[in-house]
Amino acid sequence: MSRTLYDKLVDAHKVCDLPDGDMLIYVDFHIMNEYTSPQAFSGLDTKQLSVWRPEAHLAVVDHVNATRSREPHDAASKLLIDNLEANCTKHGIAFYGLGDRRQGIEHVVVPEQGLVVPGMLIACGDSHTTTYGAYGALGFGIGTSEVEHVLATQTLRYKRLKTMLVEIEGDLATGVTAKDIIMKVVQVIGAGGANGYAVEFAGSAIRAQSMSGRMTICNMAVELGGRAALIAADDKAFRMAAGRPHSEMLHFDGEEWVSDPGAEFDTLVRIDAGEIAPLVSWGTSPDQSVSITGHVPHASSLFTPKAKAALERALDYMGLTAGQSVQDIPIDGAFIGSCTNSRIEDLRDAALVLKGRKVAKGVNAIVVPGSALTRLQAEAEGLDTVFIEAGFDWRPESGCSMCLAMNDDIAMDGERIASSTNRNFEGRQGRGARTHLMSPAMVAAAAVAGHLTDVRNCQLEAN
Ligand SMILES: CC(C)[C@H](C(=O)O)[C@@H](O)C(=O)O
Ligand code: SF4
Repeated sequence: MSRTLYDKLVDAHKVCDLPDGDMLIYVDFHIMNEYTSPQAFSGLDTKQLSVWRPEAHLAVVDHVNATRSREPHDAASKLLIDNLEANCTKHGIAFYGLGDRRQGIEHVVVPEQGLVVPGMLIACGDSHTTTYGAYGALGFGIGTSEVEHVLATQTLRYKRLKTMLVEIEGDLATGVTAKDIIMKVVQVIGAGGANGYAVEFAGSAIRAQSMSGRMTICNMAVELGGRAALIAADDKAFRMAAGRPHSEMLHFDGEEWVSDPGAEFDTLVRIDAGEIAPLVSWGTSPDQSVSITGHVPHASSLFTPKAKAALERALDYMGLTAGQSVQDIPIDGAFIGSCTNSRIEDLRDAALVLKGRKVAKGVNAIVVPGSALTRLQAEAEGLDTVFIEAGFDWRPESGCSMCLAMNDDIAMDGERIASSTNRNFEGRQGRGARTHLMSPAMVAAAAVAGHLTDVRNCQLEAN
């Protein structure tokens, strides 16, 4: 019988059915950060349990650490970091702490180290674990009690999801990136539109994407509400996984990690790649986005009172007026970073826009490479010089930084940030801070212009 890639991955990891209809699945690899793991380790201690397979876990410091310097900026973050290290030492788990060349944002570090390969099942106490779907691997976020369960048993209780196929056919227009693809999908399906689904992305526009672009797409697919995102594993995926420090994981390549021809999905969505423009979010939900040539919407364009009220609340929080041109929106800050867009390809894209240009007066621009190794690669290519000469703050350390207000990079009340991140909820980058999501090249263009702007104008000028 034809099976979807999702079903193949679930079947391959199923240990047994449970009496209540759920199943037990085997977790090939589990990642932890300093923020969502402490209670799990305390739970093990209380129950006097040990870690069943220490070599199948990795802990990375990324959420609370400062990126201006290696020193933790306050006692609370130092405690979380030190606790994680102590727990890992006690249980024999690999730990990439501050100052380690392998440290960085977990979802950048794992592919970089070859710890994800097609066919794997990876769990992590972080929702953006869907990133690994780019490799034809099943990655998903888990809660703290599940972290404890994986540590103790290497398994999880699991309920099979419904399947959704998102097909994106055709060629992307110049200046349109993977970030615009996924922002378009979120706009079309809606935040929460894929609740209860595993979403597979297919079509010529997806096949044409680099692995970095595919990771951006699968990373932000969680904003659809989907608990899994997948892309068929092709040569690009296997080549990307090979030749890295942990590529011995590649023994998972026995199966074709693709959906069989004729496999049936519960839902099908089709999007024409040619119709996607560079997008920016205007509101406080990732699906509240519009083409950079567009306007902030009017409540009259909506049908239900609930939707109208949500739009008005978002406009109020964002300090915007219905109908205004998005290119007229001035910014106070620009942030390039996060597990969505801080890989070397993202930095190269932004640097292309910034070369020979200067950040507008009054704009505080920051770039935080996704990992220490990404930073070293960027410095070897001279990208740091391009960013610094343009007026960006080039951070010497790596982490989540201004993606969320959990460390010392916090946007001020009312500050408006052009951001290469994935979430724009109220208060995400700081209390009262206003986030506009977009691609890294679009952030660079906005930093130079001092307002949201169409990156294609910069690209034309450069040619
Ligand atoms: C802190 C963590 C639990 C959270 C997540 O799960 O995604 C964070 O990484 C985020 O992006 O909001
Ligand atoms: S970079 Fe942002 S989205 Fe990614 S794990 Fe960190 S906080 Fe979450």
